[in-house]
Amino acid sequence: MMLHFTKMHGLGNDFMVVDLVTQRARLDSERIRALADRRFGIGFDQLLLVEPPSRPDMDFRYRIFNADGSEVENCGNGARCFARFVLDQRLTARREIAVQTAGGNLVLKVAEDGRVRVDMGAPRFAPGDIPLTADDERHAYTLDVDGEAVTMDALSMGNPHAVIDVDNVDQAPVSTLGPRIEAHPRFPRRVNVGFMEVVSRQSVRLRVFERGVGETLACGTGACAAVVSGIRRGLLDQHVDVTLPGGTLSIEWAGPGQSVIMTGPAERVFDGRIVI
Ligand SMILES: N[C@@H](CCC[C@H](N)C(=O)O)C(=O)O
Repeated sequence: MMLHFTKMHGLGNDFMVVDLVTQRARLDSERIRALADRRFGIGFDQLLLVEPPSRPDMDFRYRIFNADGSEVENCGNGARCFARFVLDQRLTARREIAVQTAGGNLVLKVAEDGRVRVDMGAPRFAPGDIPLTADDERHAYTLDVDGEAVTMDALSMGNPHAVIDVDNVDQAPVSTLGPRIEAHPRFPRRVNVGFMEVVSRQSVRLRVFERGVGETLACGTGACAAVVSGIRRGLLDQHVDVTLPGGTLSIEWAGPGQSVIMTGPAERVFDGRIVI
């Protein structure tokens, strides 16, 4: 069968977006891995599926799969692309869109200039919610990584994140430490690993080794997690610009129990169709 799709990106974190409101398809993890391949397939960091909601008070259901075929709970850059996609495809005329994800419900607002503002929900810190194996909740955990003691914060933005402070993000050990922490046994569902350089109280630089993908040019939930970690440790103010290799996101957080607000761009690259 022929499947229509759209290639999109948010700051270079790229997506294959498929409308399953007007089309039908079953994509298993083997098929997703093949489609994600940058040489033999279409190539993407995540696959986003747009589906009808299962609740009358929601506009859509939005499912997210990493390039390794694993289904995940949340994707910040994907949420912005999702919002642009459903408007561009005329699947809705609303500029404020309520969506169900595996990590909870989100509200997305598309501004006149095309930027998208997303209420990402409140971060969670309890080790069991991340999930992280730890006796109690802390701002700093020490992880034994092959005999090396690594200090990190950890929290959930619907999906799991570790945040490590570095002096210079350009020299951060993203490709060496990232995969070892991603698969560390203390994170039973694996983890996204962010390396954060604090530039000022309103500005950080960040690189993220994403679970199920590797280092990406940007990670929206990773940006939220880094800012939340910096704010709760007293390092950052309430509004922070996060500069990632692919560009800059604006993140706001008013403190525990409050939603994190992420604002940034979402770009359409091309439309295509593929026989599956
Ligand atoms: N790129 C995303 C995060 C995608 C999911 C992540 N790799 C995970 O496994 O949790 C973002 O922009 O947030």
